[in-house]
Order: sequence, then C-alpha cells, then structure tokens
Amino acid sequence: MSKEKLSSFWDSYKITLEIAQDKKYLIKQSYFYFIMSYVFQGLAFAFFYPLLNTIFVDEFNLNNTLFWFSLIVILSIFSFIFKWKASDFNYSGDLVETTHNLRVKLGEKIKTMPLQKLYSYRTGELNSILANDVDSSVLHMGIIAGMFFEVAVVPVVIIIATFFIDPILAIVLIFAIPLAYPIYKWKRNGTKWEKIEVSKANATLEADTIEYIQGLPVLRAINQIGSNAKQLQKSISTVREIQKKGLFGSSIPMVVMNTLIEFLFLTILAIGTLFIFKGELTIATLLALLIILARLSEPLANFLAVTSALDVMEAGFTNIKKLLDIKEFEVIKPIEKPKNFDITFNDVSFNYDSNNQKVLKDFSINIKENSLTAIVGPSGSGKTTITKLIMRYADPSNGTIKIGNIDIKAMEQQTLMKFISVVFQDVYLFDDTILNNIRMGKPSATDDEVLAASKAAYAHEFVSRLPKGYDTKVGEIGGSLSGGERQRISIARAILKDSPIVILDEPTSALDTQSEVAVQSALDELIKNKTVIVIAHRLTTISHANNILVIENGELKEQGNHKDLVDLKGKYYSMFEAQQRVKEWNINNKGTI
Ligand SMILES: Nc1ncnc2c1ncn2[C@@H]1O[C@H](COP(=O)(O)OP(=O)(O)OP(=O)(O)O)[C@@H](O)[C@H]1O
Repeated sequence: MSKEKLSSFWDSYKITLEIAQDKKYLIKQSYFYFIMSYVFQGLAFAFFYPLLNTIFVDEFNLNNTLFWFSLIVILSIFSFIFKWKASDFNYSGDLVETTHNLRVKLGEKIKTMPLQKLYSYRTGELNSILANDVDSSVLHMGIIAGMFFEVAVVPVVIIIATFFIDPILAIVLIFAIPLAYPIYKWKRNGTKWEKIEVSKANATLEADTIEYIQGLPVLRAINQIGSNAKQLQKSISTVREIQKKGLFGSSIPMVVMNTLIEFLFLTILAIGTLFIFKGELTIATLLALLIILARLSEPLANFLAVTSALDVMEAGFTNIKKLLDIKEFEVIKPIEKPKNFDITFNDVSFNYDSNNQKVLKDFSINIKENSLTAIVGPSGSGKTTITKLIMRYADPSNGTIKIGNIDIKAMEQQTLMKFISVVFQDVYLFDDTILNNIRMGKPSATDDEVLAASKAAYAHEFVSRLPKGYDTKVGEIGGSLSGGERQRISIARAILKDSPIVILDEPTSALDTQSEVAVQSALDELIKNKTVIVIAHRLTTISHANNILVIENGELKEQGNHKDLVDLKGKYYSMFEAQQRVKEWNINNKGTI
C-alpha cells in the first residue's frame, strides 16, 4: 500500500482557491450559499417534529399546525434559492473557466520549469495530469462540494435544532447519524490508496502507450513487436489489479452502510412502537425520528458512493500540487545584459538529480566570441551536459557559467534562450506547415524573411517540390522528409532566429554523404559571425575549429587547435589516429563485404 499522503479536502480547497485566481471569490460565495442552503434544509427537517406534535396532540389546533407547516415551507424555499445560487457557479461556466485557468497555469509551469525537472516526467505522465487530473479534481471539486456540505451541515443543524425542541430525541439522533462516519472513514481508508495508485498506474500506462506507438516502427524493423508490448501489457494488468482491489475495498462498506441504515430503521420502529405502547414516547416523536432518518439516509448513502470521486479528486490534486510546487529558476538581481558573447565556465561541478556522481568536475573553459569551439571526447564524457548547462538546463552545484562576463543566473530564461540557437541530431518538427515550422525561429518574421532563411539553409529547393510547397503540413507528408531535409528546416529556423550563440549537437553524424554536404553548407551559413560550439565525434569535421576541448570523465584534458593537439600527441592525437585508421580500412575494404 502506498504511504504517499493524499491532499486533504482542506488542501484541495486551498489549491482550488489558489488556482481560481479571479474566480476565487465566486467559489467562496458558492460554498457559502451551499452551507446556507443546508442550514435551512436542516432546520426544515428538525421542524417536522413540532409539526407532527401539533397534529398528534389531543387538542388539535389548526393555527399551530399551519404555523409550523408554513415555517417548513419557507425554510425549504430559502434552501432551494440558496442551492440554486450556489449551483450557478457550475452552470454559468465559472467552473469550466477555473479548470481552464488551471490548465493554463500548469502549461506556464511546464514552459518555465527547469528542464531537468521537466525531463524527470515522462510525456504520458504530464499528459495525464493536464488532461485527466485537472478535470477529475476541479470539476469534481465543484460538483462534489454540494454533496459534501449536505452531509456535513444538515445532520449538525438537525441535532442542534432538535436539542432545543426535545433533548431526548436529539440524543437518539446523535447516536444514529454519526454511525455513518466510521463507515465513511472505513471506506475512504480502504480506497484512498487505490485512487492515487490508479492515477499513477494510468499515467504510466499512458506513457508506455505513447512510447510503444512511437517505438513501433523500430520494433517492427527488428521484429521485436512482442518484447516491448510486454511492458505495456504489464501496465494494463497493473491498472486492472489496483482497480479490482479498490472496488473490493469500497463495495463492502457501501453494502454495510445500506444494510445498517435499513437495520437502524427497523430497530427504531420496533423500539419506538414498544415505547409508544408503554406510554413513554409519542407517535409524533417516533414519526419525526423516522422522517428525519429517511430524509438523511439517501444523501448519506449517496455520499458514500461519491467519496470515490473525492478520492480521485484528491489524488489528482496531489499530482497537480507536486507539479505546481516545482520551483522555477531563481533569477539573481540585478538582471543584466551581456555586452559580448564570450562564454566562460569557472570551476563548474554538476551532477544530475537522479545520480550523485559528478558529470562535470571543477570544469573551467573560456570560449571567445565569434569563435568556433569543438567539444570532443568519449561517449558519456559530458559533452552534451556542457551545452545543456549553457542553456540553464539545471544549475551547477558549484561554480559559475557566464556569457559576456554576466552570470547566466542573472538573465531571464527567455532572454538567455534568445541568445542561443541549437541544432540537434534529431529534429523535432511540429504538425504545422513547413512555413510555420521555420517561422518558429522568429514568430514575427514575414513570409519573405522565412523564404530567405530557407534559401540560406539550402531547404528552398526541396520545399518547393512538396505538394503544397511551404504550405505543406508536416503531418500530411508523414515521415517522407529525409533526415537531411529535416535538418535543413531546423537550420533555417536557427538562421531566422539569428542568435549570437549557436550550439550544434552532432547535427550531421547520422546523415549520408550527400545530405551531409547540403547540411554542412547550410551550417556554414548559420554560423557566420557567431559564437559556435559544436559537439563532434568525427574529428575531421572539426579540424578547422579555433579551439578543440578534449573532455574525459567530465574533466578538460586537452585544448588547442587541431595542429597543436596533433603535435601534443596526447588523447586527441590517439582519437584522431584511430579514426584515420578506420577510415583507411574502410577505403581499402570498400566493396569486399
Ligand atoms: N538526464 C540525465 N540523468 C542522469 N544522468 C544523465 C542524464 N543525462 C546524461 N547523464 C549521464 O551524464 C553523463 C554525461 O552525459 P552526456 O550526455 O553529457 O555525455 P556525452 O559526452 O554527450 O555522451 P554522447 O557522446 O554519448 O552523447 C553520462 O554518464 C550520462 O549517462
């Protein structure tokens, strides 16, 4: 059983107010109206007793009967009016607005949260919070609130009012009504873990489904469709198991509750009749008791049924709160603007949240503005991490990273990202037109500017050949764009963005020779007069770099230009030699396999 603590109803209420923003007042007002409605309803129930008393007394007095009857009618009308006003929040669209506000707020959080935190979630998990948890929490909060207040307020009002009319009857009610509470607690304790577990299991299922579908082409290619399906099947089975246990845990208390209500009825009827015969109880008292219990049994039974929704709501709020509580990067004041685009790392140490091992150790470098710097080193040595830290993927545990002598922590994230363009090996294209995909580099760009960038990136020719040219939607042509073509679209984006710093993460390593030539030409356009950092495995592609950083185990081992490093006959030289040998072997053995 999960030890994770669910948000309480009170926590959920506070979060609802927090996210409701300008609707906060309306939610409070709606809850106030609900409470008022049930106070009047409780009083109306309690006054059944004096009404019945006026009917069953020996000397019947119509005026008395009419008085209590009218009072009950008036109270019921008030209760009805307040309930109507309280529900207005749900019906007028404010509840939907609040749900919308929360989605926007979560969207903002996802946009601005540190990337390291973002990547700690799987895509399906975030999807599940935004789509399912938001609905299940806020919508339920609005709808369940009415039922919650009914059960919480009506019995209390009845008991208090009855105390003034007939203390004995009030004492019987005190024993009868709260019987429901332990059963309610029993049911919730039995099921609350299930809701959070189901919520987690559903998020995992969603993430596994997305990964399974995305990975299907690869799995088909290697004839392993079954292997990955096992993970998906496991997630599906986990959801089934948790739901089974949860349903078992919740249905028994419900059956017990219903049986108990019936039993209580019969017992009170039997004992009450006995007391009437003995002359110790009036018919009016017994009837009042039965009417009150009958009127209360329905909401009590219903409430037990909707506590499941309460659990779902609280599980949803727990996930939402966890996401909202993620701290954004602190921007240290005063916010400053760099005067140039040198990049420096001073004694930077860094480890990922998920791993205590340092990926960078007291790492210091100085990258000159408008220079071309290459980062080389074995796989896992920390090359990509260096570039991620420049983009403030996460903050280093030690040391500072500066651009133009200004700590990147003193820059707004948006400003920092304006300074940097990145071209990755894997290009992500949005399901929009090619034109808009390029325009993402500079949303205010005119069509002519987009076209100019596309031409500079050597993309214009193949885009013009597409069925609808620049208006072709990426989704329409599916995977028919080659790796090199996708690369050139992403380079066009970067050319349009025209950032002073360009990071290239092995953009040509997966391309065939012909595509590589085209992409390389595009890159040459992009990096003109820019501070460029390129991560490369094939050393021949960076031999012209101004400075080459050789990284191993997160430490800078060598640096200099190609000639310096070859002359040094150190690690770079060994790597270069090894690659040259492979290249020669490939040339010599061409056609023999
Ligand atoms: N998100 C992450 N969480 C935990 N560890 C990570 C994460 N990303 C990278 N690492 C680890 O940090 C180390 C450095 O990774 P990095 O990606 O910077 O290496 P790299 O030199 O770019 O490797 P490659 O050439 O294979 O891309 C590796 O040991 C890697 O497993």
